[in-house]
Amino acid sequence: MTQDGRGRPDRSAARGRDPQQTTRDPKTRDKQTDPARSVALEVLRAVRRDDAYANLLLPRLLRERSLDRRDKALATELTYGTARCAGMLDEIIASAAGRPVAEIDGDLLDVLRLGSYQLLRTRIGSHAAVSTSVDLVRARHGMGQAGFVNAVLRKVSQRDEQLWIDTVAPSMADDMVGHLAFTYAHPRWIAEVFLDSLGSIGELQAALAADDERPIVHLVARPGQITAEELALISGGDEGRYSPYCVYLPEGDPGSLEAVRDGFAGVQDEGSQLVALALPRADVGADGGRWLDLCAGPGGKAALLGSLADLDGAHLDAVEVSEHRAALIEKVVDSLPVTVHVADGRDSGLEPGYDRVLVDAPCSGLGSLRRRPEARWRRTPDEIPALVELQTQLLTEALRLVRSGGVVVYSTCSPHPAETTGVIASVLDTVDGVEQIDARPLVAGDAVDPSSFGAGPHVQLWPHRQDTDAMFLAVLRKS
Ligand SMILES: C[S@@+](CC[C@H](N)C(=O)[O-])C[C@H]1O[C@@H](n2cnc3c(N)ncnc32)[C@H](O)[C@@H]1O
Repeated sequence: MTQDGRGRPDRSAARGRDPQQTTRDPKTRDKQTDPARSVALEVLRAVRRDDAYANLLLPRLLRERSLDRRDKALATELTYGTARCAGMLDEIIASAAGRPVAEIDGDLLDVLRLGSYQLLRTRIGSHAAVSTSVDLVRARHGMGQAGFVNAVLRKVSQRDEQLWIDTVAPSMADDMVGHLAFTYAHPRWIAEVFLDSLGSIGELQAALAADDERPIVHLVARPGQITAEELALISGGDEGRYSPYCVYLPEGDPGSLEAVRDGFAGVQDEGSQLVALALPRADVGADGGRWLDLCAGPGGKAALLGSLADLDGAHLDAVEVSEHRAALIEKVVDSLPVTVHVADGRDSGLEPGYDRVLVDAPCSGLGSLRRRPEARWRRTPDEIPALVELQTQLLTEALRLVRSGGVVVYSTCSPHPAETTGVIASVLDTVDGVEQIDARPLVAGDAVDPSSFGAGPHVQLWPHRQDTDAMFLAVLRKS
């Protein structure tokens, strides 16, 4: 995506169809609601009311409704864009409405968010953004509520995004982190976590800006089934920079690709591929072929590792505590040398002696906020201590299960220092006979210079550096 004059993303892709330009019969106009906006509103409502996941619900609705290609694109941009910056929009809406959003009816707030997003972050004309929002309310809630939405959105439309930032956000001089968090639509505590991990305000700005964008889809070409070159040709994508199995898919629905439907390829962020690849790349001496994925659901890394195990004559045990997620693993490892176990990884009952163990730990997910539009507004800092305790227990158990000379790869899709370097430091402190080895060459492979991944020994990926999710990985060897 290109950048506007202030270095923020130009969401021209969201320009979509301007309903003012369509030729609708004025007599039926009130009764019609725009299909793209109706779907977007339905998803936003389910996200707020039922804790739905936008990236699961929207594709389902798009499949069910017969929207044309342009409406699908518009619904997608409006849904994900609005969900991503909902907290920031709320502060602007509260200012325009002259009351906290908690005092606004939730159904109206959804429409106000959708309308404000169009006004502030797309090039949809103000008249269209306001009138389609009013239509959505009038159809369901009557004239009075429509009048309220009309008045608030007209106020929102009186300033552009930058002017609202100047009005509502803390100033850069008083509170740099608060200012950047608002500007790039992140809760302040998450901006603070990123700053703790990155160490500089300049990089924080770049990280938040990259995280405020919709990422392109990354595909994984399953080894032994299709090559990245073939997958790139079939899909019209480009081969990845770091993973030999990655293909970037700038546009199009991955679900429509035959290779994905047949299981030769899957959707997987390149950062996740690199984590999985570090496991077989680590030196363990003679590999007895016993590999373990201790937190395997829904199976993205298990599928990649299973394909590699198949080529290497190895076998993967995949442990997952949730039955539902274990069933998802079964689907993607079909016909691979993988055994799925529904068990708590802290007490799986599996025999020790593994050559390689992956602990892709349950975590806050702060590193994949780009791909989960509403997640940043749902997470809270008080979830972190319990996660850290679980992560520490799982890693300690992995070190019990690995054989002498074997390796454990610990990873999170979070850059939170407590969940990453904090867990590693505490385990190195409490478990004897463990050394941390340099993860950088294991991630770099032959593709790039390992020193491009920082000072080591762990690797912290970032959207603004590698254009991957912010995955963390550390590699431990048992002596
Ligand atoms: C970050 S996800 C793993 C993602 C997976 N490796 C992939 O690539 O698809 C963490 C998984 O650990 C599971 N989990 C949580 N607590 C667990 C436990 N005590 N033992 C085993 N798995 C657990 C969660 O249900 C979740 O599926």
